[in-house]
Amino acid sequence: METIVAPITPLVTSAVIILRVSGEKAFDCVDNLILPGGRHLERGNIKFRHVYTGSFIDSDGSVLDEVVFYFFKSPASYTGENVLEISFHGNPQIVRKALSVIYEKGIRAAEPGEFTKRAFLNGKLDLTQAESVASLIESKTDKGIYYSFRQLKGSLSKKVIDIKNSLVDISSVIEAYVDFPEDDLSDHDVDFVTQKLSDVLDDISKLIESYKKHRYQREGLKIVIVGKPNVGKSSLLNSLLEEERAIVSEIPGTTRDFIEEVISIKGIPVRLMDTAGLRGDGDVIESRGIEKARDKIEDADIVLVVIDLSNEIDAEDRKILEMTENKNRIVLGNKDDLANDVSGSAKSLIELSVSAKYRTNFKLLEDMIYSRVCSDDSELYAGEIITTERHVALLKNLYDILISVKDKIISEHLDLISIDMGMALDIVSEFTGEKYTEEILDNIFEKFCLGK
Ligand SMILES: Nc1nc2c(c(=O)[nH]1)N(C=O)[C@@H](CNc1ccc(C(=O)N[C@@H](CCC(=O)O)C(=O)O)cc1)CN2
Ligand SMILES: Nc1nc2c(ncn2[C@@H]2O[C@H](COP(=O)(O)OP(=O)(O)OP(=O)(O)O)[C@@H](O)[C@H]2O)c(=O)[nH]1
Ligand SMILES: [Mg+2]
Repeated sequence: METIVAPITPLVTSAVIILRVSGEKAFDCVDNLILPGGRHLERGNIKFRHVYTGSFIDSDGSVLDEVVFYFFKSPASYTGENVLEISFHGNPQIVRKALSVIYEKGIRAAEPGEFTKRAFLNGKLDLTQAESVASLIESKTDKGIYYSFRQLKGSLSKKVIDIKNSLVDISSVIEAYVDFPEDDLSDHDVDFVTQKLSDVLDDISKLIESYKKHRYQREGLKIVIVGKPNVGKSSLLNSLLEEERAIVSEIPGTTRDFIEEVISIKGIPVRLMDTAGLRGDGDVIESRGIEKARDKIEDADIVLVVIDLSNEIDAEDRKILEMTENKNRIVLGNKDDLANDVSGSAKSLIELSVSAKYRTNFKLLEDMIYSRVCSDDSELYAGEIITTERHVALLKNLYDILISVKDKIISEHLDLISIDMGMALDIVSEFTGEKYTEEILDNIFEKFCLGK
């Protein structure tokens, strides 16, 4: 395999920029690395995992930079190959020159994800572990980081291997009969296979479910604020944002369009959207606004329905409550500081009273939002979670095949079951990367950043 090089830090003005060289020719770079006092480091004398300081020499023999560098010897490195990392002063121009010196040695620029791809190809990481490296970097929440890190340590691979072992157990029972087509499955074997299948199907559906449940950790939450004009939607956005972002006024109809800002609620990134006040009077322009708002409501993870406590709940409020009935919503009574005694039936609809103006009960509001998406978290926390589209697709595929196996057990189509089980085992191998195609690898690693 060719030797590759890339910055493993951003190539921008910064404190330091680090280059990583991986492959057989990595140590050829010692020619350009001079130790303090002008001593040359001999290839044969390299101390691995030892931090050196010295100078990086340009092609014309002049000193390009003072650097820190260290070597890893194959296979004890990130990629499993010989690796050299050189840490430069953080001037991109210096590092670009250094790169061109390194290219002259027949070392080429790495593609995005190529180091981790090599770690996979060299058996340092399986495919789920390699994929977790990308999710670890991209995770936006503490829990996201926790799960990605667990996956990097092989937790998901272990789970998949458990599933594989169950499938192998099922297969061996089936295969024993396939050679004797005149025999029927014994009751005992039918029970065994059916039970095992149910257990595996249960595990798989939990994994698929975990992908949906934890979507907010990967992508953040979408929250949309709706309500009649003038109830304090924009004030609520501003107060949650702790910034005067949206224009607030006592004139109903102040907000004319959608305003979106990102906030953090207990470590979860939230895309919070303010909308124009919804009016139910059938006006053409307003009803177009309602159509648009309906889309936003449909798209949201949580809808905050704002009701003005300084006024009685009216037909317009009720219409908005109706529109959001089937959504994961929180009905907020705003302007608690001006609250009249709201009549009984209306009061029962309101889940939390706040004052956007004085930020009262905001802590409770954040808790309520959080618990709407994290309610059954404790149960999942112990299990594995799925974080990539690829894994969900494989699991759904696996699920469908195993369901059809279950049906075929009843009708005893053993030869067909045997084919299905072969397919099921192939899917499992794709998971960990025991079986892979260039296309699968390209799909995974092209999404990585350069240097990873
Ligand atoms: N400078 C630097 N920092 C980094 C990385 C890196 O490659 N370079 N990493 C990369 O993204 C992460 C650390 N991951 C690493 C994983 C394995 C090995 C490694 O050398 N593994 C060998 C030896 C294990 C041992 O004996 O300690 C191995 O697995 O055989 C190095 C880094 C985060 N920080
Ligand atoms: N006393 C009090 N006034 C509030 C509170 N929240 C908002 N207001 C006032 O209510 C008026 C309307 O607030 P906005 O935030 O502009 O209301 P809105 O729902 O965005 O209105 P539109 O954009 O017109 O739909 C402003 O005068 C705010 O100062 C509150 O909690 N208490
Ligand atoms: Mg507004």
